[in-house]
Amino acid sequence: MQTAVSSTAAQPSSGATPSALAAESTTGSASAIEVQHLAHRYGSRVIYDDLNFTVPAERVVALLGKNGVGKTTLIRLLMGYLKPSGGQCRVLGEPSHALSPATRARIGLLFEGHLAYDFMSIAEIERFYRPFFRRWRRELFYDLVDRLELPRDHKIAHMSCGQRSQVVLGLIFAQDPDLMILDDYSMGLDAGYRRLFLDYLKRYLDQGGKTVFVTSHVVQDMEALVDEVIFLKRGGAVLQLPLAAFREGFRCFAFEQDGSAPPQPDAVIENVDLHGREPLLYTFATREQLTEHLREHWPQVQLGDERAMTLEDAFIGLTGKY
Ligand SMILES: Nc1ncnc2c1ncn2[C@@H]1O[C@H](COP(=O)(O)OP(=O)(O)OP(=O)(O)O)[C@@H](O)[C@H]1O
Repeated sequence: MQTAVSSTAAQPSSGATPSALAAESTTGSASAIEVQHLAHRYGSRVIYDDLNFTVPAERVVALLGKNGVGKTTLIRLLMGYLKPSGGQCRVLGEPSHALSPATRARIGLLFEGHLAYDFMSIAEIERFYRPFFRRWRRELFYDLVDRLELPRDHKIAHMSCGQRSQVVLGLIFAQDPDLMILDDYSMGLDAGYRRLFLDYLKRYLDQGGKTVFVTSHVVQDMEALVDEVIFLKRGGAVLQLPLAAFREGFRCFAFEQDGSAPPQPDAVIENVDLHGREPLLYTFATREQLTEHLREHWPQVQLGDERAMTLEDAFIGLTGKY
C-alpha cells in the first residue's frame, strides 16, 4: 500500500532519503485536493490501485509523470467526469462525484486545451461564460485575447491551436478561480505566449488565497512558481516533496566501472542511465553515503564527479528515459 508520500524504492538507512525530504512538504494548512486510496482501471488495465496524495491550499503543486501514467485520467476523476474503481477524491472539500455548481465555479479548469463551443466568436464565448462566474473579470479575458489582434467576431473554430489556447486561458483567468487545475498548460503556446501566461499566473497568485495544480511532462518554465512536486510513476507510486528539497537533495553522479555488471537501482540508487554519453547514477544520498554504499554493494563502481541538472534532467533521472 502507498502512503501519501511514498516511493517505489526502499529507503536508504540514513541521511537525506526521499521520505525525509518529503516530510518537509507537510504544511498543516487545509487541503485543496485530497486523493485517498484511489483506484482506476480501463478494462483490465490498471492505471492506479492505491493512489494517495494531498494538494495543500494556497500552494502551487505540479504533478509530473511520463506519457501514459494517468495524469489526464486523474483530472477526469477529480472533476467527477470518470467514476473511480475504488477510493475517493475531494476537491475544495467536496467529493469529486458530487461537486456542487458553486464549487465548480471556484475551479478554473484547463483540460486538454480544448474549447467545446468553438462555433462561437471571441465576443460570444465571453458573453456565454460570464453569467456562470460570480467574480467574472471581463478585462482579464480581453487583455489576453486582444493581444491576438483578431476581430472580436472571429470564430474560435477558425483559430490556430495556440490562439485557441490563449482564449481558453483568458476564460480561466477571467473566472478568478480559487483553484486552477491545468492539464498540460503549454498547449501549443509559443515561447512568448508561454511567458505571458506565466506573468498572468504570477499576478493571479500574488492576490493570495489561490491554489494551482498543474500536470505536465516537465515544468521547466514554471520552476520559479512551483512549491511542491508530485512524481507519479506507472502503477500509481507517488513521491511528493517540496521542489526546493528535490532540487537540493536529488543528485546525479558520473561513474566508471570495470567490465562486470552495472549497478542497479536499490535502496540508495534511484536510477542508473547507461544510454547517454557517460554512465550516470541518480540518488538522494550524499556523496559520502553513496561512496559507502557502493563500497559495500557495488565495489566495481568508481564514482566520478557530480553533474549539475536542470529540472528536466532531474525529472528524467528520477523517472527514467523510457
Ligand atoms: N478511455 C480510455 N480507455 C482505455 N484506455 C485509456 C482511456 N483513456 C486513457 N487510457 C489509457 O490510460 C493510460 C493513462 O492515460 P492518460 O491520458 O491519463 O495519461 P497521461 O499521463 O495524461 O498521458 P500524457 O502525458 O501522454 O498526456 C494510457 O495508457 C492510456 O492509453
